[in-house]
Amino acid sequence: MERMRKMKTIPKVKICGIRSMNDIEILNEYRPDYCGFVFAESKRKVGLTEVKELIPYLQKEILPVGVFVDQEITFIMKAIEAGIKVVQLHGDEDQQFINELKIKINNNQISIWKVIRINKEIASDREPYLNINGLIFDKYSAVAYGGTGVAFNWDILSGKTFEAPIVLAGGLTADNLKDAVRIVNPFCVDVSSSVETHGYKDKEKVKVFVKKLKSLNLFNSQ
Ligand SMILES: O=C(O)c1ccccc1NCC(=O)[C@H](O)[C@H](O)COP(=O)(O)O
Repeated sequence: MERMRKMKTIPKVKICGIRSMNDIEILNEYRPDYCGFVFAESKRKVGLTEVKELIPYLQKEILPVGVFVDQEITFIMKAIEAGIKVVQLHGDEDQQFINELKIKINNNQISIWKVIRINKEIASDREPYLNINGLIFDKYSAVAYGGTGVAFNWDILSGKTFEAPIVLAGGLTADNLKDAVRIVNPFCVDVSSSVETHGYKDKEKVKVFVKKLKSLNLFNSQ
């Protein structure tokens, strides 16, 4: 039983900040598990019309994730109509908002992921979220809600369990991936900045990141 608890598996992977047909082609070739569309204010922001056009070209095994920051439920519902399967709440949405969203969605095929943005530590008095399917840990920044390319101290998550599977985000790279996975043991890793060149997704970097993840040997310290 003790051994089972310590067993680590290769996490799923989400590539975030997809905005063009070229990006979709890269993902279709290297097959991450999730494709992130940022609907929030960002240099990577996309609109409903673009996403509606892009999703039909995405391989069916790659699930479209919508990234929202404190946006209206009516807008999120339109994104779901456009094909979004995972709602990633990356702002200051509270439990009441999550509950209302869950009722409105009324579909267990649609997942809800909620972010916790880490400044230094996790608040010791935090209330666990209800009605979520994933808990994203990302680095806090005073200037942006996400996609900063900066990592936090993963040790604060080491050995901890939470109310939902962990999605690890923030400054992940092909080089630090193995350490991150060994320490946090997440259900999914989420990357954006390190697989870009000059602000656009880079085919070679996506390839290296996904291949590195899929070939991780978590029982070997090398
Ligand atoms: O990516 C953005 O531009 C963004 C903007 C506003 C809110 C959230 C955003 N991204 C959320 C993500 O899921 C990113 O993949 C995550 O923050 C990791 O990004 P990075 O540190 O650049 O790998």
